[in-house]
Amino acid sequence: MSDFLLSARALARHYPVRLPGGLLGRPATLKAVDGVDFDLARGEVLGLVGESGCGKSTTAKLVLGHVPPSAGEVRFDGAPVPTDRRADWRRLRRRMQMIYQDPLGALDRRLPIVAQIGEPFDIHCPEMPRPERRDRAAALMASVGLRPDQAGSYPHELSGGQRQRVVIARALALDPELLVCDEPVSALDVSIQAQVLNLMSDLRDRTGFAALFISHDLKVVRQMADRVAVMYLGRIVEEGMPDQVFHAPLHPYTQALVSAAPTPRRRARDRIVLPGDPPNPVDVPSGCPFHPRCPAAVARCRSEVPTLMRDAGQAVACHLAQSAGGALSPAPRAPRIPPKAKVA
Ligand SMILES: Nc1ncnc2c1ncn2[C@@H]1O[C@H](COP(=O)(O)OP(=O)(O)OP(=O)(O)O)[C@@H](O)[C@H]1O
Repeated sequence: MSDFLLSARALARHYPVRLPGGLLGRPATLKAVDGVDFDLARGEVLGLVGESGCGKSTTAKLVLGHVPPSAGEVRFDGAPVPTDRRADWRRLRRRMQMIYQDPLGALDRRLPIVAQIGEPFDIHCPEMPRPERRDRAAALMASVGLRPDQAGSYPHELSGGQRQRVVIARALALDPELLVCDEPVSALDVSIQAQVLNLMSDLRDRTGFAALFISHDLKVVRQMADRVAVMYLGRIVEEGMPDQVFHAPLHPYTQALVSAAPTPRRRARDRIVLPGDPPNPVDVPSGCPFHPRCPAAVARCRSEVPTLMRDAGQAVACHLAQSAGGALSPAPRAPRIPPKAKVA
């Protein structure tokens, strides 16, 4: 058994694109993910935050083997994640499941929900007797708070929150060790978001799954994550416990991100407005990718790429934070964190 359930090392995904210019366009490379390292312990939830286009969903696809890396690798329980649909990929599918933002898109409109919740048993456990599959699907429905009389309902007959409960029940059918959740509540009303997040916390306490939890909403990540990684232009620029990252961010980008998230104590005039254009993954700046927008950049930031360095569990990729922190050391490994206590 490997130390970590999931590890990414120097993970990159580049796409060839064509920019306007010439008859067929000018060839260029879009660096969606560009050298990501992280580890996820069993039962741990790692929150991945960052603004739109920073590479969160591409990281999720790489973790699941939906797209092959351009460089680096993802390991699940010590073995590389296969990217072709061989038998070992199928075995892995039982152990890692995905929850997407759009439950309607993830469900089959023509099938009653109980059949969709029981589908993983049909695919992966064909030897299981039919009555047992039915009973297990009914138990899963109950575990996510769906009523027995809703078993025959079709996705369009349910609310958004109920549909996401169906998706969660189906994802948990085979008792996966890892859930990859890409904006799982961002399509829901705020009041329903809280219910679904509480449900996910309860289920996690009961079943002990680990999760890569992606959201642009810091509040949501704060509720779910044991550890938080902040992405900017395809890289992780800061990582630490939620209290560290949200209350004492070290990276100037995290400081701006946190300042923009409303809280009762944070005033609008405390918001840090970043100068410059939003980042472009086709044209990644030299040195620190954040330097053109960084209010504190110095000459070194323009020429030297900062590596992620760690101090007391908090890691940061910033020359300025590192020289101020002094004791920071290279950060190849994440700390082991016991599963989070139940959310009230
Ligand atoms: N198949 C693809 N071909 C070309 N570019 C792609 C492809 N998939 C993603 N990208 C680009 O890669 C970058 C990262 O995209 P990604 O979807 O990972 O970002 P994200 O952080 O999840 O954003 P959002 O929060 O808006 O979903 C974006 O600039 C996107 O346009």
